[in-house]
Amino acid sequence: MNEQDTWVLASHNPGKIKELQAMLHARGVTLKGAAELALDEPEETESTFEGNAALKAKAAWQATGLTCLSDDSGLSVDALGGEPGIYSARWAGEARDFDRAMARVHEALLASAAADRTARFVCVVALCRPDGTLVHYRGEVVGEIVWPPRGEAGFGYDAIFQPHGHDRTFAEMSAVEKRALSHRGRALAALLAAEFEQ
Ligand SMILES: O=c1nc[nH]c2c1ncn2[C@H]1C[C@H](O)[C@@H](COP(=O)(O)OP(=O)(O)OP(=O)(O)O)O1
Ligand SMILES: [Mg+2]
Repeated sequence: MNEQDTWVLASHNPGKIKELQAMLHARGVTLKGAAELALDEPEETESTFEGNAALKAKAAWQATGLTCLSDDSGLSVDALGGEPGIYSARWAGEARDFDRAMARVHEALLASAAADRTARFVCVVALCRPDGTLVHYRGEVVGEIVWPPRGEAGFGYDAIFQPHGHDRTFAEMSAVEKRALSHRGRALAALLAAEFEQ
């Protein structure tokens, strides 16, 4: 990788784009977001993070023929049987209202009467190369759901997720701290280590 490298990031989520661009900047890779390239947002019809990550990277590759990175991620709560999981964005509705989505997680936990607050963030990044070959890597971080939400940083469900071994939520951490612990940081580190370091 060198400074000439530009990849398409097949995502319409500004929070992800910011985090992934920060992680790849040091490697000399510039990302162009899907909105910047006026790419459509494909329907996420698969039933796994891997399937949806592959679908998004392939769709962007079909439209551009360039190296395309995608990220499919979500919050999986043990006491909710893994929900919202691949439906994490959809729980926030068309308006992408994560205050509502976080309250929904809290209410579902109350309704379940479970004491267990264990949850994990999962991220699968997929990379589709100009020749159409595709690889994907997964990262996870385990923690617990807290209520009420705490912190203003980050995006999505960050304010109710506290990683194990820490006393602050992702939304109370700096971008650098979150990146060192997060599902996304881990998935991208795995991709870079396997594909670009010998
Ligand atoms: O670090 C995170 N901190 C908080 N919440 C997070 C995180 N990572 C994923 N999440 C939640 C919110 C997001 O909306 C959903 C992913 O859903 P997902 O379909 O992969 O992404 P998306 O629809 O927002 O954007 P796109 O598909 O265009 O990449 O999971
Ligand atoms: Mg999505």
